[in-house]
Amino acid sequence: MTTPDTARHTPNSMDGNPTIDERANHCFGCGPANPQGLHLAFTTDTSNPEAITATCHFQLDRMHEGPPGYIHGGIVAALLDEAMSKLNRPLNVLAMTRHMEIDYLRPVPLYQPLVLIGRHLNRPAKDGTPGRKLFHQAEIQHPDGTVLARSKGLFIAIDEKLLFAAGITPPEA
Ligand SMILES: CCCCCCCCCCCCCC(=O)SCCNC(=O)CCNC(=O)[C@H](O)C(C)(C)COP(=O)(O)OP(=O)(O)OC[C@H]1O[C@@H](n2cnc3c(N)ncnc32)[C@H](O)[C@@H]1OP(=O)(O)O
Repeated sequence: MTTPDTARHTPNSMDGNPTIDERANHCFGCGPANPQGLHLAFTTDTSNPEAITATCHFQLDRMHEGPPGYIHGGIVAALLDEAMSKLNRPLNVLAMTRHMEIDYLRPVPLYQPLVLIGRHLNRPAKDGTPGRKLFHQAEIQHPDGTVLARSKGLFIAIDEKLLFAAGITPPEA
């Protein structure tokens, strides 16, 4: 006999009604409380609402090695996904990655300061209101500006009902 898996997949310490920010504390990409995480810290620039950006300066070591001396391709994807996802909050939306594509243009080196930049592209309106699809892009750059990897992503705004079903309290507006 099989039993449905109805667990919330969260540790007991998250019992209660954690906000999305409390949950995000353990995010592999940016959560300060995740000892194995990447601890990425972004600065967002919203001065041009049509072209919001999120920028992070980072450097990784052998923990994240793929090809000798270079960052693992899955970690490159995680970096790009994280940079794109950081554009959602400044746009006042909680959203999840639905689709992303990556160009691995050059191997991405370990032990070197690199730049990760996410850029909001557009959010097509539906029936005169902002739609639930958000299109972003991201790049990993060498400090001299050479683009090492590039992504495009589709994010879908999450309905608050889904958040409540997952036991998450949305942030205050
Ligand atoms: C519940 C959990 C709560 C978590 C809170 C999150 C907070 C933030 C956390 C931070 C996270 C950081 C980031 C992370 O790492 S998030 C982690 C990785 N992502 C996920 O785990 C998401 C898993 N996916 C889902 O849960 C669902 O698919 C969601 C909820 C996203 C949408 O499911 P839903 O059933 O609602 O929609 P849909 O799947 O029918 O598709 C939606 C639309 O997209 C169109 N489409 C599809 N492909 C393409 C394409 N290639 N080009 C153009 N369009 C494309 C498609 O035709 C459709 O359009 P339309 O027919 O409606 O017009």
